Amino acid sequence: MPAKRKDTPHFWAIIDALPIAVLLKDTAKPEIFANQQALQLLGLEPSQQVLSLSDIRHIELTEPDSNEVLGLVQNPLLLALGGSSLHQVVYLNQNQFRVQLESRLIQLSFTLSKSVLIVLKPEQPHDIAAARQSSTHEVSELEEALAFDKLISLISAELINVQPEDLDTHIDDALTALGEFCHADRSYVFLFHDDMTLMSNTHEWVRAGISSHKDHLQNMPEASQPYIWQVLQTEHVFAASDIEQLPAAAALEKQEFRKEDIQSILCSAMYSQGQLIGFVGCDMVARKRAWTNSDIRRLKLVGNMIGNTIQNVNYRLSLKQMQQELLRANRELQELASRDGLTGIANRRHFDLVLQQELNRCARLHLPLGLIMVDIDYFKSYNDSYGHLAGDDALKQVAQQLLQTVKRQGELVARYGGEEFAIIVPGCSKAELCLLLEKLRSRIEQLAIAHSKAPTNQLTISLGASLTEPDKHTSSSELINEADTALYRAKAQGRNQAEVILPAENSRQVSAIKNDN
Ligand SMILES: Nc1nc2c(ncn2[C@@H]2O[C@H](COP(=O)(O)OP(=O)(O)OP(=O)(O)O)[C@@H](O)[C@H]2O)c(=O)[nH]1
Repeated sequence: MPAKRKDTPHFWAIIDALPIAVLLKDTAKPEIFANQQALQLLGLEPSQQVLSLSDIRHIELTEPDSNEVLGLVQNPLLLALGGSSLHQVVYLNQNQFRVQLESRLIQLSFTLSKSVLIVLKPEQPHDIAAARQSSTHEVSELEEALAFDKLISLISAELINVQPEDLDTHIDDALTALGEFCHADRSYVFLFHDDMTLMSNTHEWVRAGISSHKDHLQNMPEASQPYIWQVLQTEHVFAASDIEQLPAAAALEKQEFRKEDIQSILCSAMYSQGQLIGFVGCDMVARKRAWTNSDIRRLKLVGNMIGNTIQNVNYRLSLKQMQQELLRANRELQELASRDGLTGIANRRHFDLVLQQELNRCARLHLPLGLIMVDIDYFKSYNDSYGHLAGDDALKQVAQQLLQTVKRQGELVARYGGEEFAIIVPGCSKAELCLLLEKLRSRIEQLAIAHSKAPTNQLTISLGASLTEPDKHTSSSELINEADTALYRAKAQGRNQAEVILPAENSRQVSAIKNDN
């Protein structure tokens, strides 16, 4: 049930059940309510009772005689939704129904706002001629101005939340409305480039049979049209009812206008955040035209609307860009905060987080969890013999070897502190853990980093591991303590070897993996 129907359910139920097709729009709200008859007539789903303007725009309507599809400007549904009084016969394309449209503004006694009610009447063929006659009556200038304003307000209502990808379509719609209502031959938008030295014709509407020059009007330097550029900046509107009457200073413009067969031209500056960003304009090609105040008013209206929309879209784009930059900076910061500065592998902070996560996960899934503590042997004397920088380099090499050996998903190698590393090995069996320990030990041995003060004459590591089947009571410090105890034993038993504490029926079983050398 659409939210707005909750306020006055009886009213909506009555409208819904009416035997005539009704579209109802609260002038203050964007949604349009369609009753069941209207949905059926428009070929829409019975459940789609709340329509948007876009839904309406996509309904194809044709002229009864010419069978021409009605464009945006002549679309009687849109005009009626804008509040224009209409009595018009059109065809609905999907089933060739003849539909008569009527709209009127009604004041509902139990709602706060004005609403537009549109009645759609399927027509009998013999009624069409009479209905058409009434619809072709000359529309007075006032009515036309009203219809234009309503159409523009409908378009601008859609523009408020326009997405960047829909901007071009909406500007094209506005130019179509402008061109048709001003009876112009062309309507267009020019935008200045960021540095204000060039301008380009970005959007254009041309009447059928009139030539387009958009492709040639790209990247035009200020010097090629200096007069119009200056007039727009100082007076905001450039109006020439006869281009031949333009002053000598407009010689370059006249040359360009003749090339495009322009007889009369009207342009209005567009602003975004108070900055001139371009202009919107109309050309007369077929005949000269004395521009009226209402032409200028319409042009300014469309120019303001497009300028505001471009501003909105630019705000949105820069907001999106800023959000993306913030997210990236955040990710980089997070990444930095979880890395060890010297070795580039995970740091203690990240290790603590991951160990707790893995502990919880393994307890939940009843998986074993292995934890290995690694300590470089005789590292103090290595530093003393070879210097602190060589010590740093050895630490980096060891870290890289550990990282390359421990590669399974979910496993983590971290620098625990000083010359000590910690490795989390979730879901591994006792045999797998023992194999990994030996692999790690031998990899460091194979690095063959000379260490004259060590009994083996090279840099080695000792490893202590714990293997647990954690439950929700197991703590990370328990695991670390067990692995540390195992490491202490490996050191005590001669170094360059590994020791594991395994789970065994309520007690711990100790197993040593000795270096055979
Ligand atoms: N170069 C360098 N040395 C470090 C770093 N962090 C810790 N160390 C050194 O690592 C050494 C660790 O020495 P000890 O804890 O005495 O252990 P050990 O000499 O390796 O002896 P065992 O562990 O018993 O084999 C100390 O000399 C620390 O200064 C580091 O970032 N860079």
